[in-house]
Amino acid sequence: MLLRKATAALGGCLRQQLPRDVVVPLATAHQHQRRWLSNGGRKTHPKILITGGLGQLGVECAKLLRSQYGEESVILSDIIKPSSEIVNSGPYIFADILDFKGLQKIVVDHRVDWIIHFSALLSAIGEQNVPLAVRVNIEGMHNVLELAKQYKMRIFVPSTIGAFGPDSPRNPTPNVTIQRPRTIYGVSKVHAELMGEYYHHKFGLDFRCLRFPGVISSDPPGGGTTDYAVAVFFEGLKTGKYQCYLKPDTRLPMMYIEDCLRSLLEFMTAPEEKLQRRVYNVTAMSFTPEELVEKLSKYIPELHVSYRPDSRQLIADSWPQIFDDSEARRDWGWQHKYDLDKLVDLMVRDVTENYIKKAPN
Ligand SMILES: NC(=O)C1=CN([C@@H]2O[C@H](COP(=O)(O)OP(=O)(O)OC[C@H]3O[C@@H](n4cnc5c(N)ncnc54)[C@H](O)[C@@H]3O)[C@@H](O)[C@H]2O)C=CC1
Ligand SMILES: CC(=O)[C@H](N)C(=O)O
Repeated sequence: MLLRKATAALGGCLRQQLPRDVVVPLATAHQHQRRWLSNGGRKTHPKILITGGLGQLGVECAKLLRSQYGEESVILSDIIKPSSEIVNSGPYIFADILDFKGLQKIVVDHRVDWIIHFSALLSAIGEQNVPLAVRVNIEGMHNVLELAKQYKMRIFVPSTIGAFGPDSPRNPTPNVTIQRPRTIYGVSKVHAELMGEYYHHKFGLDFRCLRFPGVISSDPPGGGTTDYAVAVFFEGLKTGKYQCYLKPDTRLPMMYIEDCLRSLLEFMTAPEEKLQRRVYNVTAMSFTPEELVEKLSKYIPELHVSYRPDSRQLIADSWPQIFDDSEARRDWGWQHKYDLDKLVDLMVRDVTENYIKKAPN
């Protein structure tokens, strides 16, 4: 079905291709970006491509966007072989972020309006393979940015608390401050923020970027420094034990996935005139491993957590403790819904019902 649609669209769309170095006047870019809002009086939806879509954020993001815009409007993509559940839940396509032509074909064939660019190597895994992180996080970003410029798409790129470093104020960390991160992940995200802002000012690109804290959900995280806050639920509920790789008093900003994805959607649909800037901090709460364990112990009284800090401790020690997202709250009305109590309650129920009870004995 997708293939048929793509083939039919191909002939017409190729004619719209612009030369790579074309400078798009601001007014034209905005007109084009708004075209999905009305189509001869009929309301239509943006066609959305999610890159790196089979990670912790992508699958849930597709669910949320499909609930808003319809199943066929959201194309999940990644380099991973999808499960049958993914394939049955809506369009899925192979897309390597390093393959510019391949991405270009997808954008053209499917008449993509928005790119949600999730492909990345996260903080801990990035340190284990710096050359690959440079390619995926920096070259990959260049590819989507250039495509977004050429085809006048709205583009969302997540940044992170990891875009700050030991020279940044940590408590609180404001929206604009010193950013000298010490991981390749952080360096690549600062680069993405600056490139996106530059393309916005120079070419009128509708670049939107939120700096997320650690995101907590029952989908497995991809190798970050904040992953303990997911792993402790799985290990704690399964075995009653967990060995934490951060010290008990390591405070980091965090957010439940529903808040994270709602912030993304609200930000993507916020009117341009409300946006004072293109990169905003967003968060919901901050806690330490021992504070999380104390809450979790109410559900698992026998829970035993030991602490054995590893190289991730150094990363966490350079990141914000309290994230100041007052500018997002002021400019486009960001409000979180989930605090630590609600988050723990939801995670315990979700992991118990959907993983522990369903696991083969
Ligand atoms: N999960 C979190 O706590 C946070 C995530 N973010 C950002 O959100 C985005 C999504 O994060 P997660 O879903 O947690 O990451 P993840 O690590 O779970 O997923 C990343 C996906 O990128 C894909 N990928 C890797 N190389 C690729 C390539 N060459 N072409 C296409 N795809 C490729 C991987 O297969 C993977 O499915 C990332 O950019 C991350 O930096 C930001 C802050 C917090
Ligand atoms: C906060 C992030 O960006 C991510 N979860 C990581 O720990 O690398």
